[in-house]
Amino acid sequence: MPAKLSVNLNAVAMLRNRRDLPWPSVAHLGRIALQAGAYGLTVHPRPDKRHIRFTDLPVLRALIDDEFPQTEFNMEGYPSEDFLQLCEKTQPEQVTLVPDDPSQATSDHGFNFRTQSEMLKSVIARLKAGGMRVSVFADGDGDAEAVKLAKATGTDRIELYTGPYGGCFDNAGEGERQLELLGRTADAALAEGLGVNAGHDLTVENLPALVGRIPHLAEVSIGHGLTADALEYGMAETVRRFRRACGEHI
Ligand SMILES: CC(=O)[C@@H](O)[C@H](O)COP(=O)(O)O
Ligand SMILES: NCC(=O)COP(=O)(O)O
Repeated sequence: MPAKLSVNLNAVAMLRNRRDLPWPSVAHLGRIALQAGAYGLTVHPRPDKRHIRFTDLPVLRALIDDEFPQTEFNMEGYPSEDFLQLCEKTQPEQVTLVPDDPSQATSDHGFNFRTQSEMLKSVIARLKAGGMRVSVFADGDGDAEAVKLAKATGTDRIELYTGPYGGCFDNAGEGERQLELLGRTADAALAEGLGVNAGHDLTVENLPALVGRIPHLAEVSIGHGLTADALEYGMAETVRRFRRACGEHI
């Protein structure tokens, strides 16, 4: 079963924010991605609004509702009160919780399920009561006990943090080691009845091995590498390339 592709628009928004101008249009690039068959759109509205602005959220929500109702909106963020209220206002199909400190340059680790589970339980219950599916960012380090603790939070899915794997683009041996750790984490999640998503530094080059090792991978959210390729191939062709890398025969 191919993994579903959710296109992260953070990097498009970062480019838009360089000038006080409305192009590149985040919504229009999202439209092109969905027209090319992406399963959904992902955004990470960080507190400093370095890329996605809160004003982008209703525009993207309306794009999906009005033009692509069969696709999904995925919002990522730290479960602060402000973020939770943004989710409740925007009503994405999925919320992906990440443990990011506002000062972080990017997301670079999963939750500590041994110390953060109580906070997660209440937040997840609130989001699920609001009708949203919840995924929580998890290290792909093979820690099956952590996966059991993640299950106990009530989350629907985990999202495997694939940064260490993606960073091995020039070290095949370490890449294989990271892939196996990701695979063990995903196997543990499957055994617990958790859905498995993945994201961070994924590319056309490293996706096929990940999808091959984790056949039950439900969804990948990809932004940085996909946007880099879109500068070369265009967004529509890039989405098709990534869909093929996810295992789709198109
Ligand atoms: C959670 C994750 O790995 C990414 O989706 C994250 O949103 C990247 O954030 P930046 O685009 O701000 O680096
Ligand atoms: N959850 C990962 C994501 O949405 C995008 O990560 P990246 O491809 O920008 O590294």
